[in-house]
Amino acid sequence: MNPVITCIQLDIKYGDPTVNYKQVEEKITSAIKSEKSTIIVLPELWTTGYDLTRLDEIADEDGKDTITFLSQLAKKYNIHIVGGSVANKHKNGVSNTMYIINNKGEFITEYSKLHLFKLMDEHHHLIGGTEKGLFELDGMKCAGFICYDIRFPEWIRAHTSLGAEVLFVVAEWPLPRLNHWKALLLSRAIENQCYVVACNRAGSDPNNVFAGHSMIIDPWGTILAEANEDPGVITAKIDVDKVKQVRSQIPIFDDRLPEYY
Ligand SMILES: NC(=O)CCC(=O)C(=O)O
Repeated sequence: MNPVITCIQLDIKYGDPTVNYKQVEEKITSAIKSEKSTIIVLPELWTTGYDLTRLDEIADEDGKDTITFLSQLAKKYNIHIVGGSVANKHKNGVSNTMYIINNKGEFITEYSKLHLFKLMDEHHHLIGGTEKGLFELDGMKCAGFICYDIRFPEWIRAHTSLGAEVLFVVAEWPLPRLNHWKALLLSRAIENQCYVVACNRAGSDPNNVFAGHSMIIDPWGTILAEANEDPGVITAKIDVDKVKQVRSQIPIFDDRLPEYY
């Protein structure tokens, strides 16, 4: 069955997990009815936004509340959830962590943002991850990335050279760099001949106006769905066989010459 993927482009309430849990539950419930989604994707730091100076108070202890919350929704609606990311407080500090939950409500894996974004002060408040973000959903080889990560093509290639076919990107990407967002996502899809599912946030916080423009792009670089700057959802049905087709039409993975790079 071809997955139907919905990105929820949320206007995150700054520093207020209670409000954000409530609005995510409402948005998922309504997307299930209107979009018939099988996979839901949320944006970056959706419980707190970039309220980094209050993380001690509002970060989620080992992601426990987030995992419980997403598991219940995943099971109730029989959906996989690529759970954006949340501020995850653990014994070594706070990470910007994505949780993947399957449609039985089971925790699959987590990925913590590798590249911290200094322009938004992440390096003062967060610690970077160390592990790759590979996982499988319904037999599809997937990988998770968080916002600034998309500026590092070598990090993305480290996943696609291990077989990733669908890249999930979750973000809080500001409006002044909207042209970078679109060009980088299209480039990552075309150069890796894979699906890119990118969920950004909408709205603003005390320091930034965000770009929206969540996008779902196929392995040929065709945009299947794109949001505008407002809160909302986008949905597309994907066919993972298209990855193999494009990779056999222009076989860049066979033609690479890493000994020269
Ligand atoms: N939240 C982020 O990582 C933002 C990255 C960003 O804005 C960029 O230009 O890169």
